[in-house]
Amino acid sequence: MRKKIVIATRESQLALWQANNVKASLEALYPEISIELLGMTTKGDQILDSPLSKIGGKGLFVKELEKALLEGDADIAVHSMKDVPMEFPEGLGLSVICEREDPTDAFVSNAYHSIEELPQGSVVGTSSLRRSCQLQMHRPDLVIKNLRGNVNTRLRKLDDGEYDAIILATAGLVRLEMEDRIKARISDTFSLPAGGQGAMGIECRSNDAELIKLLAPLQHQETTYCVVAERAVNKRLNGGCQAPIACFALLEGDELFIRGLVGSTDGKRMVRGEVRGNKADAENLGIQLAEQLLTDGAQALLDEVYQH
Ligand SMILES: NCc1[nH]cc(CCC(=O)O)c1CC(=O)O
Repeated sequence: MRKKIVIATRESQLALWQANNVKASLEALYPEISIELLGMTTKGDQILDSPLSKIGGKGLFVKELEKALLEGDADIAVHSMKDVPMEFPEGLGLSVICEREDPTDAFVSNAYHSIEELPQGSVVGTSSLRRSCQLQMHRPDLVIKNLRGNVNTRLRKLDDGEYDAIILATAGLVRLEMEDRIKARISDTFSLPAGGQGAMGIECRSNDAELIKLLAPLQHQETTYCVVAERAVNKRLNGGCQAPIACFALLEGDELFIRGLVGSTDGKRMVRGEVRGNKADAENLGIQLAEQLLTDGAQALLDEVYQH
């Protein structure tokens, strides 16, 4: 029987919250096992002056953590599912997906209560192509300004007056007990979330059967159906951070309802789609939605993005 589980984690406040959340769950389940954190810095944490879409390369926030797993310095890595690439390195895999927090995007501002209230030409901070595309589709007058850094850095930049408002994931603010900064949770019909947003996942070595068994109780089945479908959409679209892509699944009884969109970076064009089907077909439904989007014009939009 193992005595210790080491969790590799980034050192942002949100990553530490998530790692500590998993640590607490494991400690409650297995009081005889000692759970330790191994903090590390990733490329995504270091390069803060350019938007993720320009840095390129998938898995900016996870590669260093995966190295620690492969070299045996750590046993598990806790990730925001939104940041986890579709493919895992040989020998590693996702063992569980945990219960999802509110998946919406949050409107954060010191002066305004909603996007609708923003005066013409207001400056909104986000580096997410998905968020800016949908924002500009509804409000072409808004000026989008890049905003990177961890949650606290982003909030400080807002408070410093660089932006009239910023958009962040609701989940991050809720987890860090900064819900009071949220002026409005943006409806999914206005801003469709990113695949995996609000859900945490745990990665470990695929051959560590004992550990995989220990982690199983942390799995949240409803969230897993949804996130599996969303990841299938992303995988089939083969989109990295360079294209505005959103997809979001809801479980209604046994029926999975998945919506997706691919846009142009300026928000002037957008292809939307949705599919419904049995949750047991989650992955296939995701693929089906992606293919529908591609046929309806997403392929052309993605080709444009990746030519530049
Ligand atoms: N891209 C960074 C990132 N990855 C996960 C979250 C938020 C928490 C989550 O979605 O689980 C964030 C910050 C944000 O989008 O505001």
